[in-house]
Amino acid sequence: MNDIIKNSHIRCENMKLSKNQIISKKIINQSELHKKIEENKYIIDISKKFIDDINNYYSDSKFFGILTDPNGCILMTFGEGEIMEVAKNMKMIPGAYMNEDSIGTNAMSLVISEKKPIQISGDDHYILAYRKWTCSASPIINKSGKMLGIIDITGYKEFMHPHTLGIAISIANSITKIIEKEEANESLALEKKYSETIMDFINSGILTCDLEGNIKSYNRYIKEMFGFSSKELDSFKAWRLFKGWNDMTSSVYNNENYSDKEVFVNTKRNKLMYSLTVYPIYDTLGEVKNIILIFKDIKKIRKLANDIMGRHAIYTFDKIIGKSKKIKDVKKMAMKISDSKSTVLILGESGTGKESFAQSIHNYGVRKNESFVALNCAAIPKNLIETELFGYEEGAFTGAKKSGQPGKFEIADGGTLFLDEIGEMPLDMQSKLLRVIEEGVVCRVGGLKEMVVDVRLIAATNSNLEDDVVNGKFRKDLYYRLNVLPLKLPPLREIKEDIPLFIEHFMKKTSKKLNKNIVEVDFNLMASLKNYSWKGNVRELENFVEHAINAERIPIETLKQTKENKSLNFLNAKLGYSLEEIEKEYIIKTLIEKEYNITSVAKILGIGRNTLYRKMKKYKIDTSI
Ligand SMILES: Nc1ncnc2c1ncn2[C@@H]1O[C@H](COP(=O)(O)OP(=O)(O)OP(=O)(O)O)[C@@H](O)[C@H]1O
Repeated sequence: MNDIIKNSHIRCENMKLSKNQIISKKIINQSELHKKIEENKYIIDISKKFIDDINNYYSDSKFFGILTDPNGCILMTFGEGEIMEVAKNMKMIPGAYMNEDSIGTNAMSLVISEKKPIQISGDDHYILAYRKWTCSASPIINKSGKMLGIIDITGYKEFMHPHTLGIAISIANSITKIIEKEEANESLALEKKYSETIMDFINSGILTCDLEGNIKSYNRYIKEMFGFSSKELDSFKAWRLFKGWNDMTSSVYNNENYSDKEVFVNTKRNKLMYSLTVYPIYDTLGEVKNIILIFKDIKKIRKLANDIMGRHAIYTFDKIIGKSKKIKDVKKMAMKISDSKSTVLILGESGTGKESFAQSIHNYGVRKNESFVALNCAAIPKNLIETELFGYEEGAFTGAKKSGQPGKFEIADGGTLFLDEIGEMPLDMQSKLLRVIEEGVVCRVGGLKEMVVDVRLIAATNSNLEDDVVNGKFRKDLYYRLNVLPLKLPPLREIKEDIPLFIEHFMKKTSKKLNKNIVEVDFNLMASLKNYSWKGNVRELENFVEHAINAERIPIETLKQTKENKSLNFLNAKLGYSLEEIEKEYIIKTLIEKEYNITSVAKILGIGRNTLYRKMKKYKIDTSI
């Protein structure tokens, strides 16, 4: 008898355990057993798989098997014939504890104390009833060293053989391996679930497939984007989903970067443009095994680009000043039509707030979270208007960008396009614009594909379009199309009562901006300001206030003096010049002096930027110098 067994016997004696005991001192009732079996279901199920493997060993009734929990509680017995009856009579049944305290020294109790495989026979057992047995038991231990249970093989001592312990060990090890494998599978499944969840929350369509186009997986966004059900997608090849599969795969084969390419995707309902980026996944031999396709919504990308680079719609109706009936009426009307799909035409002199109203309309309507794109038709050369509006396809003309370029209509898709100085649009462009308004599709210059766009158009002008129609400068049909919802902004001279309000507002705004004091305006001064003819309307008044704040006083006399000085200068000019020539020269002189800074030149000249652009255009002053 070795020391391990001897020590166990001593412990049993110290506990005053009777050697005549036959059954375990601790047998739990049915409901407790039920709970225990539930708790250990996992290991019981795995162990059952091995019972068949050792079938030959116990089928001759010389041996039976036991699975216990880590505390020695029998969870399951397995075996056949007479020996099982004997075991049952000795209450070696599920629910009975085989630990030292309950039944004295046995292989299972020693596995609990020694945490290693043990074989004992005959007299090694403490209680006399067990001395007819030979028991071989092995712990089931997981990767992190935790004991999950014990496998025991018990038989009559005459048949004791070292191999029996080997069998118990190999069953325990196999169970451990299966547990490890299942744990690994479980953590893989968990990781898969994690990545699927993350993928589903990403606002881009992600699809994986092989180079034959067999789809392996896709996220929720792909389904939404393409409008197909899982069943439909599962039956498709990836190449059916977008145009340009061959180009894409050849880039992948040639190890070329394929990112942010614009592709037409075939959704269930129509063709839409998306941005596609492809990442290859290599196998261990370095061959491309699968590819990940990431589709991004171009509208969103463009909106982001426009938000960063373009003009923002910052104005809202609450920032539109004016309590006069005219302003109130036009504001009310503008609010009313902000959700309408029809085109708005804003009419008004320079500086009356046409763009401020256009932005407010955008921000008041359902499109407020989409792009607001502005294009000043007077500010760009005629030959560029088309590409600015409709974009161009790769190779459309010499100097065209390789990837092509989207036009304002595409950029504004879902949002609002503000066409300022619409009266300056060339006639041929007017017909193209009319077509887009009527059909809702655009085609890039040099391209064949028509794209559906959903753009709310707001046009503005300070010229008299009706006259332009009569003079053949503006298409009648386009005029009627644009004039569905006209908004007429009053010039400042018609809303004189609002002048004190404007002055107060701009004083506050500018003093804050320049970190300077507000300049007080007394009653007489206010009367003069109200009666002054503000040719540049609100903009001129705003600039005037800025001037006052900088000068720390109202430069009312300057207004008059400047006029005189100006006339004096012009009077001193050499005779023989027409007024237009003088105007042209003066604009050029100011442009040169202000290094072509349009904003400051317009400010000096007391006109709006658009008016300046128009005059520059009229006098053919080239801004590219
Ligand atoms: N009702 C208003 N309330 C507050 N600010 C206004 C109002 N009207 C115009 N403004 C201000 O006047 C300036 C000119 O306005 P905006 O650019 O909208 O005019 P516009 O009619 O589009 O001018 P242009 O025809 O020269 O392009 C802006 O700084 C704007 O903030």
